[in-house]
Amino acid sequence: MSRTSPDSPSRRGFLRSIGRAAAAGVAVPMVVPASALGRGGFTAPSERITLAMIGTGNQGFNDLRSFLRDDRVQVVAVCDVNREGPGYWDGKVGGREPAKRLVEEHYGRRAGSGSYAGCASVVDFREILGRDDIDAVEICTPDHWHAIPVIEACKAGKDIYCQKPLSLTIAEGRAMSDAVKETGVVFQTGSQQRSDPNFRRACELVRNGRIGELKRVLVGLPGGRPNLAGEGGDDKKTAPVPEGFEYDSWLGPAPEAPYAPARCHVNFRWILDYSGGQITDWGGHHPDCAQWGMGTERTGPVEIRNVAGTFEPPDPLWDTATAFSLDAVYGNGVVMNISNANRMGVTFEGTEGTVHADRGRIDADPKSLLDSEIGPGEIRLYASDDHFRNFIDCVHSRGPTAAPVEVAHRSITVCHLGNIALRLGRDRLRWDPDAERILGDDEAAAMLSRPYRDPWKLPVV
Ligand SMILES: NC(=O)C1=CN([C@@H]2O[C@H](COP(=O)(O)OP(=O)(O)OC[C@H]3O[C@@H](n4cnc5c(N)ncnc54)[C@H](OP(=O)(O)O)[C@@H]3O)[C@@H](O)[C@H]2O)C=CC1
Ligand SMILES: O=C1CO[C@H](CO)[C@@H](O)[C@@H]1O
Repeated sequence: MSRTSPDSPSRRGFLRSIGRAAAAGVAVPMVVPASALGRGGFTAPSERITLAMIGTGNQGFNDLRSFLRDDRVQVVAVCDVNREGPGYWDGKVGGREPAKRLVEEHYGRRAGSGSYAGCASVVDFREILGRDDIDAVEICTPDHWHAIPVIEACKAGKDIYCQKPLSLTIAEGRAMSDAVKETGVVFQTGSQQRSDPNFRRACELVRNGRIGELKRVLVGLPGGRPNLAGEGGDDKKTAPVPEGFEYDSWLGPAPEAPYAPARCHVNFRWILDYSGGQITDWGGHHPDCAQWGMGTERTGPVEIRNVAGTFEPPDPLWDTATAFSLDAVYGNGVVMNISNANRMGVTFEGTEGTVHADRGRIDADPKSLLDSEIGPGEIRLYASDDHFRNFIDCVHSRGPTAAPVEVAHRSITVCHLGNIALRLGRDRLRWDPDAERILGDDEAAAMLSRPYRDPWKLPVV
């Protein structure tokens, strides 16, 4: 096979054929030959993974910097419905033009010339997906804008890094997971705690019985609806749409609604039309790690019970729960309690001890548990110490990532169920994790999906 450029059908076809083979259950080599990818540890520009960022707001900028640090990646396009403006996390400027500048300045510095012009900037993500010279995309849009681009990206054969929480509804998550499986693309969820050694260590201790029999898992999330956007970001009055902002495209599949600053940018999290509040915003992190330690990553609870919470204070726009507690009960009797009143992070309680993990921290009782070594023949969990590099490693190897789509779907399902119960004022919901159906409650079952605003539809692979 000849050495190829990033848009070469042979190189892309080679990577994809491995993916399709893996999806079909065919054994594939985990190492891509140097002839397909480059040599000698240095990735020639023509052989880098070409990547586009869709959604260049708060996290889009953070993630863009992470990909720019990886010499195996070439960022070739950015996409956002806003040209440029403030209000992304404490007043920071975001949008596609500053993102394009960030990319071009980075490559200009690296080239030594100080200037570079090779990053496209577009409004419509479909333009990115239609480009045959793009290998991978990150989808870093608000939660109501994850499912459609992910499934379209699958159809276009792009490898995908999609931010957490995976979905806005359980039906979306199921469709996304099926689309990834069907097309064989590589998928990483932006649940970077899966690449945090503290969480991995805590989960390995639990999985290997170091705390005895696991009884209860306490998941602590933040409460409230803080203004994350900075000055003016909590302004809920209807206002003219800022120049350069394609507001109708921002709404996309969500219901028609008048523009107000507090609706968009990072504060979309506090509006149920676009997100699920703290429960889902953090649902892709701590409840996900709880399922990792519990070994229930590809299934789910059989019941949501003892649901309590409040949507106070009433607000004309921000309508997500501000305080909450719910028990997710699993078939083996283990209970996962998710509450803003719990200690932030994940606490596993067993018959012989507890283990707690949070960002940058692990703790245990007794403390001696922390010295326990995992021996040969014991359970070792997927080891990644860098979530972004892990994604690119897997784009090369076509192997599974640290945070696969099905696993993300299953953890956010617990949070979606909790939100459904809270919104309907139900004390309990019965759930069939195999059929993914709510049992005996038609009103709750109707909330497994939501209608889309015309002309948007959940794509079919
Ligand atoms: N893993 C982690 O630790 C974190 C993950 N996240 C996740 O990242 C995602 C984005 O959150 P965040 O960056 O905070 O939010 P932002 O609102 O700051 O960023 C989202 C960006 O997507 C843009 N956008 C909206 N619709 C489209 C579209 N159809 N096509 C292209 N761009 C679009 C927004 O436009 P506009 O400019 O109009 O707002 C905005 O610039 C969320 O799902 C969030 O949960 C966020 C923080 C941390
Ligand atoms: O990790 C995180 C930090 O806080 C953000 C705002 O609530 C979350 O969106 C994010 O997932």
